[in-house]
Amino acid sequence: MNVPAAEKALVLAEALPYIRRFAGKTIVIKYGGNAMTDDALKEDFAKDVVLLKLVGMNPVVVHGGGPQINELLERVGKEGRFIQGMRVTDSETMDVVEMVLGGLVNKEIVSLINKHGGKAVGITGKDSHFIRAKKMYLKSADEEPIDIGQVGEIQSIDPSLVALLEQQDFIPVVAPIGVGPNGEAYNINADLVAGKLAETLAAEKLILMTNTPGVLDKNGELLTGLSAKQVDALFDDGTIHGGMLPKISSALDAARNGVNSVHIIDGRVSHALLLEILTDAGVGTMIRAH
Ligand SMILES: Nc1ncnc2c1ncn2[C@@H]1O[C@H](COP(=O)(O)OP(=O)(O)O)[C@@H](O)[C@H]1O
Ligand SMILES: CC(=O)N[C@@H](CCC(=O)OP(=O)(O)O)C(=O)O
Repeated sequence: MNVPAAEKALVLAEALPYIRRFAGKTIVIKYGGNAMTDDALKEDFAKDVVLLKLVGMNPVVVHGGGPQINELLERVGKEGRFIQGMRVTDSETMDVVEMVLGGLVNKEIVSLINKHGGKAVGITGKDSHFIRAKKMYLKSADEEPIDIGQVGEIQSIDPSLVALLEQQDFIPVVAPIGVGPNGEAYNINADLVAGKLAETLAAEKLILMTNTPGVLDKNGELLTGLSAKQVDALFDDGTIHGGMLPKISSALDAARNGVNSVHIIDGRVSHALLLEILTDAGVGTMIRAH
């Protein structure tokens, strides 16, 4: 890309007020499995996270890995099944989920951040039992409970481990696995972990990176801002469905519970994080409580 020097300088200068405003603040970034498909984009993501840390912010990464779980399930001859955006998780699937989220995906992100000069530490909710969960039931249209196996609903998050890492300038990279009362593992949707963690840490920002330009209306047009009331209407007429359901619920909860700004952005855009945090350019959809 050939950008004239003067233009480059303007963009850099534009970052200053944002760096001042967000220095010392926690920014929770959900890195969705669908945004993780391209190697060059993954490198850009890792560089952006390191840059945010170096200019004084506290990025906390929560990652997904839905497509990566599907890939391994396929290799062992199982098909991934979702109800209301949640994976039906029998015990064999749970083993694959732990391998992919707690192992492969988590360590790949940790390695990439460290390669670019950050100090990333990978953790799951099993570490110091910091994400406690219980079995989640979905509800059918006539309010009957639907059993989807080892899927967890977050009961509590202990912020002390992540806070300790932040204070020591480590970058926490969190896999969305919770732990039950008997030490059993639960598969938790990564958007829900990111939202709850942002609330618990009283984060300044929650950024959900996915594979669409943001929330789209019925005609496929980007909605740049959404209030709770507008979200309800989009739920009711089916415009929001599948993986966008837990994403929006989590975004709304975070906005209602003290997280200053909540955004759903396109992780397929190179350096989307820097654009969202350090420039005037509005990217994606901002979710507002009112
Ligand atoms: N109104 C909507 N606007 C944008 N995406 C939507 C909408 N409703 C459903 N979706 C779906 O939600 C998907 C994003 O959720 P998901 O697949 O869980 O991604 P991620 O892995 O990033 O969490 C989009 O790719 C799209 O298929
Ligand atoms: C219960 C449930 O659905 N868990 C998700 C956890 C990973 C995730 O959320 O990944 P994405 O952010 O890439 O969708 C799953 O098993 O796919």
